[in-house]
Amino acid sequence: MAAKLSAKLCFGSGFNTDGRSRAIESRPVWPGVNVQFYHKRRCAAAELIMGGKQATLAVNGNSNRGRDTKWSAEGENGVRKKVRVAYQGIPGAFSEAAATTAHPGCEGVPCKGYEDAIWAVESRKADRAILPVEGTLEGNAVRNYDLLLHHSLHIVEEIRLFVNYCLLVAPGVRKEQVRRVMSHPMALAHCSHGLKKLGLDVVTREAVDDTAGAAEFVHSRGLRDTAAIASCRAAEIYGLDVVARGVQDEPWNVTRFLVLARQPYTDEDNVGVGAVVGVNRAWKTSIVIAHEGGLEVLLKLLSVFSFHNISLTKLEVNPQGNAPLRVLDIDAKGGAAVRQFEYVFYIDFEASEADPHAQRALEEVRRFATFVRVLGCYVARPKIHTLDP
Ligand SMILES: O=C(O)C(=O)Cc1ccccc1
Repeated sequence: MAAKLSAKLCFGSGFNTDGRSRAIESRPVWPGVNVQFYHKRRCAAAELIMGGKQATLAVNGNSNRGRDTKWSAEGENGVRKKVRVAYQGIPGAFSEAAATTAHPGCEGVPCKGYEDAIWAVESRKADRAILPVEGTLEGNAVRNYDLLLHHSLHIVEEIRLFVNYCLLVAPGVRKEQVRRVMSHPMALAHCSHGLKKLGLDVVTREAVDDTAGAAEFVHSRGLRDTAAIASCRAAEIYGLDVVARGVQDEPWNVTRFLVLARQPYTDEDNVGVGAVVGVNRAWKTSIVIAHEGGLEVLLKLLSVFSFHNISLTKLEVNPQGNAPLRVLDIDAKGGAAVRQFEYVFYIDFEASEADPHAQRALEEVRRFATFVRVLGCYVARPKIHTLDP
């Protein structure tokens, strides 16, 4: 890189009226290149401005570390308030159901997108965010794990939900009248054969932000040629008829959601969500690893975890294709540095980060992988929750 470097890395403690973060800290990053970083909306992603072009960077390191010592669910006088859980969508969305399953009685904070839900937590409008991350059915892969990399929230809980899709129409409409089906892209992908079985394979499919949003759209416009794929609860909320239940391609359709918070849970919080002291298998740790070298690192990873007798419950290799992942490593030895990776590995293993075997395994991984970040350590919850009676 030819340009000169005087980089600024800024952690904003608030926003200016134009929505940009105020810089409260700046430090040099990369001698020889003129780079400027600032934190946008107080998240861990920074913008790299080089030659007039901007790129978002994932950040290794947690800008919130040590700051947020109190649960924001705790009010001014120490009185516990309702936990506010941000989710993508509107009431009736599956993510809302996952939020209330994880935190019964919580206050749902509806958000336009997944990243908005994360921002809601970062800007303290919510205490937790909930994101769907993987499902038993194929379809549009949920790339929410990538979002975790661009922010510094911690995974504090997981929750599994049996997702039963229903076909909803305006009152009195018959399925033969349906010319268009609307839903979240994942729901549309999960119901392709289901729609065929209902004789609706030739209708137009339209993807919208969330399943409940599709139901609300049909309701608010009084559409008589459009159906929504959503939950039965969405039918109740938006006054729609359920013309078919269980329209997913396979009867077994489970989605795993992650609950995110600004700080890791305390022991007390973990006991509250079912931690059993001394039982290692009851814990899970999610990490992300990237290496400049590429796929050969996979074998090394597998042998490290196998040597320490730690089971993996998820291993996702995510080739970054033409757009390598750029990571601003603020914890790098010798000062923050920008790195590029062609492969990113998402791993969940069955042990607590605090377990000595896990610590040794992580130490070994850190020796050969260029980038390792622990996304969270939380109580494993294999239970599958159902919504419909
Ligand atoms: O759109 C929704 O209702 C969501 O919460 C996202 C989603 C969609 C399909 C399955 C699980 C979550």
